[in-house]
Formats: sequence, structure tokens, C-alpha cells
Amino acid sequence: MASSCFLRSILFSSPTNLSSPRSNSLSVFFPKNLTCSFPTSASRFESFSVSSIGSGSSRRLADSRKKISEVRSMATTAAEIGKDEKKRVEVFDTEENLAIDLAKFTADLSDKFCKERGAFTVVVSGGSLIKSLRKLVESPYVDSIDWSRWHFFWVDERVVPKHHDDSNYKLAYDSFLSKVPIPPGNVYAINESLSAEAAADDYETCLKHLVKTSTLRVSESTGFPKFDLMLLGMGPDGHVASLFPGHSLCNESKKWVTSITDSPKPPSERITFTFPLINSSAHVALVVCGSGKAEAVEAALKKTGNVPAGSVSAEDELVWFLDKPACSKL
Ligand SMILES: O=C(O)[C@H](O)[C@@H](O)[C@H](O)[C@H](O)COP(=O)(O)O
Repeated sequence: MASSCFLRSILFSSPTNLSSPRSNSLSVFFPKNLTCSFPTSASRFESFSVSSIGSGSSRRLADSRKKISEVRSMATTAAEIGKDEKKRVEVFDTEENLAIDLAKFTADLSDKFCKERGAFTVVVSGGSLIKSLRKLVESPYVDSIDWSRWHFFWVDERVVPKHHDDSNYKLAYDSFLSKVPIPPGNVYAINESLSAEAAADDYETCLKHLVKTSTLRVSESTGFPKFDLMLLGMGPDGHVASLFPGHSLCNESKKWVTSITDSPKPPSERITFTFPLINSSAHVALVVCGSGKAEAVEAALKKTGNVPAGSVSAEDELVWFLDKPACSKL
């Protein structure tokens, strides 16, 4: 390819054979044209989701009498938050259930895009998100997903050697990439031998080349590349990618990829996608777990504070995947 973007070889290992059924949920019909889904077991809070009524199935409506009062006020709050029809908030009682649903969500999109356009462009962050993707490398998905059509990117990367413990490439490689047969040429790591600024330019050049070859689509409304799916984590301060609260990079409107040399979260030198690029994605999943992030979740979803995660959107669908502690302030 024309870009000097590093294409890293992947070692393949045998898939594991654990089953990963999707967590079940029932639904309750709420006023204001919203649906919220609830657990099958009334004895424990499992999950609820909020979406515009058009996206709920008839099963969800049929199950509408199976309400659980315990979670109703929280659900109503989330319904208010989810009134943007492109935004859904899904809450799970455990990170394990979240991981199960996230795998199903990702696999469904993979099927859809592989069938529709013969490719699936996926972007990941670093951090705990990668662990939450673990069900994808287990049965049934490890065998059913057409990995040969995946194109794998990073929304941000630390400018450190690929074998360094701080490397987002290493993080994804060790627990994900090394376990699935994505063609090595479809894995787009940064060239970390460059300065942060040059590595960001290089990555943008790489993306431009992929637009030319139609591997990457372009958003008709923004003119930025339109990734099929972006999987993002969020820091306790509400940062996403390497876009930190109050940092001028949050306002970048022209560049696709930019650099930061004063990241408040170490290491200081990084490259990051900009908001216009992130928000041009077809689907975005924001995956957040733990009580330490509850305030930032509240700030982002209830707009009680100005955190970068609150600026994330998607062209088709933004889904917040939260565990119960992360939504404790909603
Ligand atoms: O390289 C990075 O630092 C990440 O891409 C960053 O945006 C991360 O996703 C969040 O900080 C959440 O990380 P945790 O989930 O580990 O808190």
C-alpha cells in the first residue's frame, strides 16, 4: 500500500471453545415512545436498554407487562437520556453480561457489513475495552465471523514500541488479534518510529489511501471517512480516545488524525482520531464499567458536566454499554 503505515504480522493461535450465549432481556413499554428492556428473571437486575420505539421488536412489546418496579425509576431516567433516537443506553448487572452482549452486537454488525459491502472496518481504543471484547474470540463467534473481511484500526495509540506494555497495539494483539485470523495486511498499526506528529500524519495518509481503494467509506454529510464500527472506552475524567477534558484537541475540526504530546494520562505522546472522524462512524459503542466512572457517565449522558464522552455521536447508532456501577448516578 502507498502509506508507510505499519502492517504488522499476526501470529495465529487455536480458538477456544467456550460458549457465549447472549444475555436475555425483556422489555417494558414506557411513555414518550421509548422502550426499555428488562431481565427475564425478576429476582435480579440483569439489563435494560433504551431505544426509540421503532427499533424494538414485537416480542419486546408483547412482554411489556413484565415490569420490574425496582429498576423503573432508573429506567425512566435512562429513557429521558435515550430520547435521541440514534442513541441507546444498555445497562448490565455484570461486566460479564456486558461482554456477552457486546460480542453479539459486534458479530451482527460484522455479518451485516461483510454481506453488504464485503468488508468490515472496526476501530478500537485501548484500556479495559479490549478485555470486554473477549467473547468475540470464543465460540461461536471465533468460528462464525468472517475475519478475512475485517479491517482493524486504533482510535488512539501511544507513541511507544509495539512490544511496550503501554502500547495499545500490544494490548489488542495479546488478547484479541493473536487469536483471530484477520489478514495481517488489514491491521493498521501506527509507525511508532516517527514523532507523534509525523505518526499522526502518516496514519491519516494511510486512511486516505483506504478511502481511495474504497476499503473505507466516506460520510456523505461530513466528508470524513465513515468507519463501520468504533468501539470506545472512556476514562474516569470522561476522556475518549486521547481527547481529554479542556484540551484544545477536542475542538479540532479539520484533521482526521492528530497528535498530543502533553497527554494528562501517561504516556504523554500519542496520536488520536478527532471528533469529526469519530462522529462520522456508522456505529459507535461506548463501553464503560465501574463506579469510578459513574460521575463522568452522568456528566456525559445527563449533560451535567462538560466531558469529551458527551460529544460522541454516530451517524447511524450510538450505544452506551454500561455496567450497573457505572450508571449508579443516572
Ligand atoms: O490509549 C488510551 O488511553 C485509550 O484509548 C483511552 O481512551 C482509554 O480507552 C480510556 O482511558 C479508558 O481506559 P480504561 O477503560 O482502561 O479506563
